[in-house]
Amino acid sequence: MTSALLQELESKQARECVQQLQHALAHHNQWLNRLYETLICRLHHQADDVADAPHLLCQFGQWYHKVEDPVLRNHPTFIALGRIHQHLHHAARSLLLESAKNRTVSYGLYTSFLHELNRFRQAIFGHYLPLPLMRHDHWSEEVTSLANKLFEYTTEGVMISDTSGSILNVNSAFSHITGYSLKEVVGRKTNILKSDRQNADFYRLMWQSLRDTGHWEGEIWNRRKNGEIYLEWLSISGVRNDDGNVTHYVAIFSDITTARENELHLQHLAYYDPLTNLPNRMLLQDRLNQAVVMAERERRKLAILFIDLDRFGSVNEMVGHKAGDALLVEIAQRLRDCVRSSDTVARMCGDEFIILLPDIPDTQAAGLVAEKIIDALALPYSTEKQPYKISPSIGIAIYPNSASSADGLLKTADVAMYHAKSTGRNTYQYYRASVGEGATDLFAMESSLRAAIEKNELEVMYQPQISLATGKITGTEALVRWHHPERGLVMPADFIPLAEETGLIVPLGEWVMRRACAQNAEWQKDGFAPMRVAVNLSARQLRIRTLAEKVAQILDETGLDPVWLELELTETMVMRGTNDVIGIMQQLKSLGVCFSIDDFGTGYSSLSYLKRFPINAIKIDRSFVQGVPHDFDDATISKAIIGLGHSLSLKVIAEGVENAEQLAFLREHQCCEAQGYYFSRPVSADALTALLRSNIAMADFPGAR
Ligand SMILES: Nc1nc2c(ncn2[C@@H]2O[C@H](COP(=O)(O)O[C@H]3[C@@H](O)[C@H](n4cnc5c(=O)[nH]c(N)nc54)O[C@@H]3COP(=O)(O)O)[C@@H](O)[C@H]2O)c(=O)[nH]1
Repeated sequence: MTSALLQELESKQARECVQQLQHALAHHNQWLNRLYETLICRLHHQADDVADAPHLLCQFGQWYHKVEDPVLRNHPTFIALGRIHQHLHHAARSLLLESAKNRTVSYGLYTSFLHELNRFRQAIFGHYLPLPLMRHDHWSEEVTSLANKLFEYTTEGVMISDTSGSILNVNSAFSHITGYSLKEVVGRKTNILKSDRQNADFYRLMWQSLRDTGHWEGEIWNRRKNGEIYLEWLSISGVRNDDGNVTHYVAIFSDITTARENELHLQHLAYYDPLTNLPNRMLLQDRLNQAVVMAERERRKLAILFIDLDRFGSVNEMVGHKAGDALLVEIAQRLRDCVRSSDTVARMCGDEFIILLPDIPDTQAAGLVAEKIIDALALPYSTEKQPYKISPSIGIAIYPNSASSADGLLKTADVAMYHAKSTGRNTYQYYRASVGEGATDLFAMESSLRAAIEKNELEVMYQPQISLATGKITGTEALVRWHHPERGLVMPADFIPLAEETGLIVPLGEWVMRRACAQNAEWQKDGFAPMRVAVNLSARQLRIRTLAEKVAQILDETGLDPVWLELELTETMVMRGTNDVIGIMQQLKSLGVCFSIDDFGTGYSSLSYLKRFPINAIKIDRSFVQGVPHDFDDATISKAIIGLGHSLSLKVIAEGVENAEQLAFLREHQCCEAQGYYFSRPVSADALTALLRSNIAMADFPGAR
């Protein structure tokens, strides 16, 4: 797919996203309004009097906490309401505390409570007039009744005790939180709520603060009547008499257990990968920073192992994402098992993991861990229904040899990992300065491959396939080449694996198919006898659900009849085919295109799949053809493949035919078609046109003379 098309698609998706979001927000605005109206109806009758404030607060609090929808909870109006409610709540709390302490409330505290109450009413009812301040000579009495109501209606537990610690009074929120009724606690000591979570020092400091300042505030773990431990935010204030002596203590508390659990959960999410439960990038960064400081201080070595699973994308697509996730969880556990508990195994993203060994005796120790990992990951997996191999490419960076900072270590380990990939995967590499150059090369290669289609640097070559019965060209295989501006001609073996790894194979494969179909249609238009063009399909392409649609589109655009397109798959791709893959192959088959199996005999041979799948040709692998007629095994295998093809009514094509002896053997054993340097190397479209025009026959091919 061209990048312009990609951009257009992306911006279309972005536009659709925005529209969906707008729709969702409009929907939520309506919902918020409805919710809000319900609240107003409920609160209406208790909003015209200061004395109703405790009810108002209580009702609003209940409504507010019941709303669960995350979009709504994050709505600015909703958040603003919560904030205003919080202000009023604080003002009410101060009023309650003051009244409990002094049996009266200062006029200033009362006015600030009224101010918050009016702000709150304004926010909810909008048009309401503020409640007027009571006259100075009346407010004291009113406020006492208000404080009493607050005591009863507040959602915070209130407990009043004397100086000996005997409980005198509690409110209903106290009973709700602790499970004890008023009757059950009056006369009993406050330590009825005590848990064993705090030590003696904690209580000593609490009492010291109460004696010195008359106040203590903080978190404390207490115990409910049913024995359950809970966390509360507690404020205790001493109540003094006219002589300044403390006569009572007022404790106001709220249960913050759930809030703390949520906080811890959020913290966990911020620092741990939810799938594998391994530390994530953020926590690793933090631990790595600390480890570097320690290593520097104590003059010791540390190692970073950058692990990337080889071709995990393909495995994931093969087994499906659910099984892929289960596999990652198993891999994470194996990585953990390979190291000590003082080491950190982190998941960076997808199939990338990092191991931090904060203290290693020598550089080799990191290599030993890498070897252990390679062995551990190679063992069979419990999720494994079909055979697949998990292997890692591991890059190792050592402090202080490779880099002296956390960032530097991560970068150099990454570079070494790329080096491990480029040296064949399933291996590890230490970072060396020279490694950097090789990996940079790979990065450069990837970005120039991305641009290669756009820049018209790719070319499709065609290798003829010859009927051994007629000696004429009956088909051709499309093989891509890359004319790199600096490197010259790059062969597929040097860039197809990279394209597979990066996913570039998808647009690249489509491009090849479009060119090959267009060229084949052109040959037919020019009057040449119709022939098939075989296009190699990568494993990744075969897992794209819309592949059949794409192929149909290409055939439609190029005007090629589907019967003249052959898709070449490898044996392994078909053998590992999931139900999805079978479905995709059936869809392609129903379009009228045909399949051939490349490298037949080299994979996980199982004859049943030849019957299960819509296949009409098998290709004898070059490695067998090379040995015939002299190598007994190769000859036996080649004959067996030809025989199998005949008995299953499949066409057999021999690939890699390089000499007359091989050809004679294949003809003798009735192989249908052949392809190889003996006839022609892959050639340009123009060169193949010339061969077709000459109506070349077997004996006339240059190699045959
Ligand atoms: N997914 C895609 N894969 C592709 C595409 N184009 C190529 N490929 C894959 O790369 C493999 C190597 O291709 P190439 O270097 O072009 O090699 C082909 C022939 O040149 C070579 N061949 C043919 N005859 C002979 C011979 O007589 N001797 C000899 N030593 N080599 C010979 O074989 C390759 C064709 O093999 P096959 O595909 O197995 O029929 C190639 O195998 C593809 O997998 C692409 O567009 N997409």
